[in-house]
Amino acid sequence: MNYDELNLDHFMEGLAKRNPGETEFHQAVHEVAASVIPYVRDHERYRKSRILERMTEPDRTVIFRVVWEDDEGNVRINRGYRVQFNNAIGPYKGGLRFHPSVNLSILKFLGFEQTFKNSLTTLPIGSGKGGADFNPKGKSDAEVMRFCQSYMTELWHHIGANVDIPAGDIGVGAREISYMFGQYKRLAKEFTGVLTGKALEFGGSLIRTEATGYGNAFFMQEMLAHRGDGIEGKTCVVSGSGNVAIFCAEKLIQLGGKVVTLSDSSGYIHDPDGLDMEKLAWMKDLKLVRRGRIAEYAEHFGCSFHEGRPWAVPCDLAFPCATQNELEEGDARTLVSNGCLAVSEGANMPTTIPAVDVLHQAKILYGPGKAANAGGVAVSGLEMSQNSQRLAWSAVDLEGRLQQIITDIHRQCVQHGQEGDHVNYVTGANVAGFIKVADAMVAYGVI
Ligand SMILES: NC(=O)C1=CN([C@@H]2O[C@H](COP(=O)(O)OP(=O)(O)OC[C@H]3O[C@@H](n4cnc5c(N)ncnc54)[C@H](OP(=O)(O)O)[C@@H]3O)[C@@H](O)[C@H]2O)C=CC1
Ligand SMILES: O=C(O)CCC(=O)C(=O)O
Repeated sequence: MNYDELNLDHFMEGLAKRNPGETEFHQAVHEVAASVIPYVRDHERYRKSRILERMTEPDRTVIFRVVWEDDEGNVRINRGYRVQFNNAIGPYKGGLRFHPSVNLSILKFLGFEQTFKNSLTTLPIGSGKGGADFNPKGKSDAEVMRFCQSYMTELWHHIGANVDIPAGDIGVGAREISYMFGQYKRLAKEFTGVLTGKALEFGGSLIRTEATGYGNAFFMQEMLAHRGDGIEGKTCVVSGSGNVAIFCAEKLIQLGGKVVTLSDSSGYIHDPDGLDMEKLAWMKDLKLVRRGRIAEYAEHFGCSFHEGRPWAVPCDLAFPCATQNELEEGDARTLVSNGCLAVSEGANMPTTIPAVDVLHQAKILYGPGKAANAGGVAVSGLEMSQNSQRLAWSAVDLEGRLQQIITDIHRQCVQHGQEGDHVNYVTGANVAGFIKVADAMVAYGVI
């Protein structure tokens, strides 16, 4: 290939050939390459050293067998992964996902996105992602514990406080992190900040649980403020009812928004009066403690439950906070025709490429996940700093730092994404995230 003729079609053809069938990974790379290639073409040092090609190849991928015993004594087998994507600007950092849909394509898309997200946080953290095709739903605590211990029995060889620091993602919350941290500590015979999202009793950080959702609400606030608007009085549609969705809803309510939906994989509740803190506390108990189904909220509070996704509910602001590709082209058209002003992604890649095109054409504010949900990993970075210092910072201090980081991310997006009177946050986030990692890779030479 002639490096001077780098173009999107050739680039994607090569990527698809090297990574056959990895559709989610192709999608994530396509979105980045479309906005970064024009920038790379203008900068010979990136073009000549083939930085974008190097960035789309993980440093390494570990795939392993995870064997455990269920409560009936049956031997169960799952597949575990860790994709160490890029450590140019810091140790590998990114969550673990336990979900039956987990495969290499999904983890590579997530690890790749993490490269740009972690760079945007302004903190020294590289990128990784991992997990397993294990389904925690319906499993007893003892089964989850045995699975986590078995998973960590292999993973611990590959991670370390200065090497690779995993955290939570779908299906991995405080319970799973605790089981994994306990097993790491036992195997490594050391107490270090090797995971983030830990409980406060053993090195966790205040605000980490809330950080992704709060950060997403703050990012929406930044986008609206840039247009002289705010969240107060706006009707908000939120999907998901896990860690990200619940704390996004909490911050939206605190900022004066009216949150009328939440969802899970069975459907969504529509509460036209809006959730208040009391209803949200009930929802937290249902979804995060009792691990129940969301329809129970509708029964309890006398509102409606519907199968499917919530995007047809009229709203001013939309927050996809469940999973990838949950907002498709038709949904985007519905949001536009209902007068939606802005979309801010708590989930990773929840909006398909055709849906993003619809939002851009309508000039709706659109905050991509790698910018809008970076608050979670940012506070994970702050958890690492506290662990290194052997100190614990206050909630007020941490929330202030989180807000400042989100403001900085928004500023970087505007700096690189301004197009006439509109900010293209996709271009802004991709180019700004790319530059820092690319400069580090160029500085290291050909490695
Ligand atoms: N946790 C974090 O700090 C961060 C998370 N993210 C991203 O945010 C998103 C949500 O993560 P998180 O809240 O932590 O995960 P949780 O496991 O806490 O919650 C996931 C939520 O999404 C729903 N969901 C999962 N898969 C599907 C599906 N295929 N279709 C419909 N609904 C689904 C779940 O429903 P059900 O209960 O029925 O399974 C649940 O309500 C993910 O995209 C994750 O990558 C991004 C940055 C950081
Ligand atoms: O906190 C972390 O390290 C990871 C968060 C994460 O997985 C993500 O940003 O998608």
